[in-house]
Amino acid sequence: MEAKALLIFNPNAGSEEINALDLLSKITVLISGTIVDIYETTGDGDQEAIKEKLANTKYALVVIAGGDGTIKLGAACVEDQCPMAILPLGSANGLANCLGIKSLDDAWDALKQMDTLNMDGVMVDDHLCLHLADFGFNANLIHRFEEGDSRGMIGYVKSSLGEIFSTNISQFVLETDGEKIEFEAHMLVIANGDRYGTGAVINPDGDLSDGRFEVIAVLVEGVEDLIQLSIGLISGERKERNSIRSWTLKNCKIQNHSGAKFQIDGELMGTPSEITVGIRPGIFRFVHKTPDVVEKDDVSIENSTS
Ligand SMILES: Nc1ncnc2c1ncn2[C@@H]1O[C@H](COP(=O)(O)OP(=O)(O)OP(=O)(O)O)[C@@H](O)[C@H]1O
Repeated sequence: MEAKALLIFNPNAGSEEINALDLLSKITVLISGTIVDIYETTGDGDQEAIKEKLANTKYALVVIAGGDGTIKLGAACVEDQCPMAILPLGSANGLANCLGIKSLDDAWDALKQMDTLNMDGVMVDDHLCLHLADFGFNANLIHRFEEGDSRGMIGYVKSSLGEIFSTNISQFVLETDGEKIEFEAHMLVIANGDRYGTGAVINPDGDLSDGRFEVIAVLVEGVEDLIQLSIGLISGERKERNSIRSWTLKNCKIQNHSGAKFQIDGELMGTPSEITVGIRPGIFRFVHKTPDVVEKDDVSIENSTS
């Protein structure tokens, strides 16, 4: 019997004109012997509709074509460790980047390779975080970005220059294993993945499948800190400095004493005064692109490994 795959397609993601039927034919060519159903999102009632589709049909693979919001929608619907593959169509594509998928070509390579990763989910109170959440600088940036009319990377970079000079220092308390650590930071990041969708590596120790997350506090006190931070974000290498502190944890509480803005995976969450963070190890199975891609001619969904 032929295996079935579901393609979840967000026609509104990103700015490029991409057609669901073109994606479908490419998937069918890459994964032999597969019937692909399409679900096109509308922005209204998608979660219920996708859950119903998944309950009625046994899919061997769910391919999610969109930005971080669409990936999160798909991940919230898929159960039973059904593998998910990302076609990055969004403006930033944070989780795809963490999975080694920086472009649509990478996504096709990953689908050919069909290697899967048992990925952790980070729970922030009742909210799922797939790759990064943060207080302060980046959340402000997203806020500014949503208020403006610019989309895409150029708008993001333009906004970030202004934001660097206007983010206030906030007071935080990190509580873990009975220890309370008080500190000041421009940005406090909760990281499952290692990088933002822009490619900036905020968490060089990040491993999506290690059963842990990192908390990273960034305090930029002068030009030298800013230069070193920028070099680290670009190169992915970090020298020990007072401006960046990092903890690898399984759970913690964070108090946000200055009312810094908070975001999870690009979605603004207001200014919570306290959050509780925990990890759910290996709850998702995502197709990723490993550096040593081995070309395979004829791949079927059953070839996938974890
Ligand atoms: N058919 C549609 N028309 C309008 N909006 C839609 C439609 N389908 C989904 N959406 C909206 O798209 C948003 C999710 O977009 P997504 O995050 O995937 O892409 P993006 O914003 O381009 O990418 P990124 O998060 O990488 O910036 C949700 O707010 C959802 O409501």
